[in-house]
Amino acid sequence: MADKYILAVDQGTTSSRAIVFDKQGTTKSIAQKEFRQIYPKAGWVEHDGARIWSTQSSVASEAITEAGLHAEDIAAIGITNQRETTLLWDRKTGQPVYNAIVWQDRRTSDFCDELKEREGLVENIREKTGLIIDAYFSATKIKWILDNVEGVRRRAENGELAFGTIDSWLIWNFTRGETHVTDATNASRTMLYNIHEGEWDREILDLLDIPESLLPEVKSSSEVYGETKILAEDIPIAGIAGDQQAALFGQRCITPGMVKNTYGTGCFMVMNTGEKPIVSENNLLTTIAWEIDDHVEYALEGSIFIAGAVVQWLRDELGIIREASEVEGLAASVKDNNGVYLVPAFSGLGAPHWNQHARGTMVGLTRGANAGHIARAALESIAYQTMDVITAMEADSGIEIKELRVDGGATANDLLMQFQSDLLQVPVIRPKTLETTALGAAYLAGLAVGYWKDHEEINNQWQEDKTFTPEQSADQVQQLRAGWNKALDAAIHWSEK
Ligand SMILES: Nc1ncnc2c1ncn2[C@@H]1O[C@H](COP(=O)(O)OP(=O)(O)O)[C@@H](O)[C@H]1O
Ligand SMILES: O=P(O)(O)OC[C@H](O)CO
Repeated sequence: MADKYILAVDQGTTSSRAIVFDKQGTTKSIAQKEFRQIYPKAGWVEHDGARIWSTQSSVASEAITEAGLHAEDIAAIGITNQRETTLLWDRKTGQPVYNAIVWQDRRTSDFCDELKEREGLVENIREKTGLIIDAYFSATKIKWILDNVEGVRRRAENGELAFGTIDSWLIWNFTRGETHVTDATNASRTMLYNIHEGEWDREILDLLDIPESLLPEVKSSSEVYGETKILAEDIPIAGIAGDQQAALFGQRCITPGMVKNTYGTGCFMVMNTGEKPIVSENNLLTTIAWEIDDHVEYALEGSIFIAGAVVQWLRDELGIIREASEVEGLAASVKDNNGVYLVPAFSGLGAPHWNQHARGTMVGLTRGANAGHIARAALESIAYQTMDVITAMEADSGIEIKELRVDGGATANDLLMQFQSDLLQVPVIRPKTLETTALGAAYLAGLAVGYWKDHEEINNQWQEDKTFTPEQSADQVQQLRAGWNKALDAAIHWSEK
């Protein structure tokens, strides 16, 4: 099998990507296609399910061709995906009954607020699923489709329809409708899955009036689920994980206490907590890191909604940079933030605050504040939000974080990485391979088919590119933190009546 390769399929929020890896975990080729974001109303975000599949299957072929390979050279496929995004389709025709409702979509927020009012429900849901009741997760999105799209509830009750997160949808299509599965990591993001029992939760399904017949079978994250009927006959599909869990695996954070933070549109920080699901007292999520060989490992997660997106805002709305990469130069044109703080609570605040009403705030402006200070404040806001999540993680886990492994588009920014290390007072380590999400999915698939022997073989493949170590003192950081906390208060209190 040494001359074969692993194909990772990485279905993200804004694009479908496919990457071919060799035995050393080196990237042989990458293909990527963006697709349309659909915003039918304020706060609603949808994707066209057919388009997700067509872009994903075409980049899969492209990546293989670009690597100079044939489909027969692929030993296995690993799938990783944007999580929570919800699709229902007809089991006979394979046609979606409605667009996919994307994880960012807030249409069920009011309903979630009503659920939160019910006696004991917040605790009950947290206890079983590890999650906070929120529109972010799949459960209320499924219910919305059942309740609002004509005829769908009847068809669902007749067993004609299937629900899936995007991993399920891709496998369904790769196997031409033969396989309806998901893995434990994706199931753990639906708010319907009991993460301790390892099964769909009857009581929550009843509460939300969701027929069980819709649901996929939940499998481990590393096993052969089926074989392709597309691309080529019979390539085993052998790994599935939600993208943040795949990144944790790709970053080799496989022992308790190891943490990775992915700096993309948002930031997703995940800490491996081993066999122990830690129930958060600080508004973090308890989630499944992976299930391998019937062995479940858990993680704590803090999701930050706006991270790299604040840089897009500087570019698209303020027009003070033309490209995201220019933000570093602009921020470096000033020596510090000059007292300016920006809290990018554009769509409320995620972890650890979970305040859907907070709004973006810029404070500390003086006559001398310029575009450089705003750029710096924007970058620093990413690091401050990360710091808040880490503080919550340390409190919940009782583990002091010793280093942070990072990946994602915004880690290209050295100034941001340095400031992050200053704030946390620990080393921030950027690996050579930044494609850690896809690599994690490739590892899960490769391990299942014996392409890689064991963890040890792949652990050795992780290599550091650069380590950022603290340059500011703890005292200096303390002052900065105090400023951030005041700015945060302003963002939270701004929307209060
Ligand atoms: N040099 C940079 N400095 C800061 N942010 C950046 C830089 N380059 C890209 N970004 C941000 O990173 C994000 C893209 O990263 P990526 O990992 O591709 O995100 P996603 O997977 O969420 O689409 C964008 O929000 C962009 O603004
Ligand atoms: O596709 P991404 O990288 O924006 O990730 C989305 C997350 O999985 C949402 O929970």
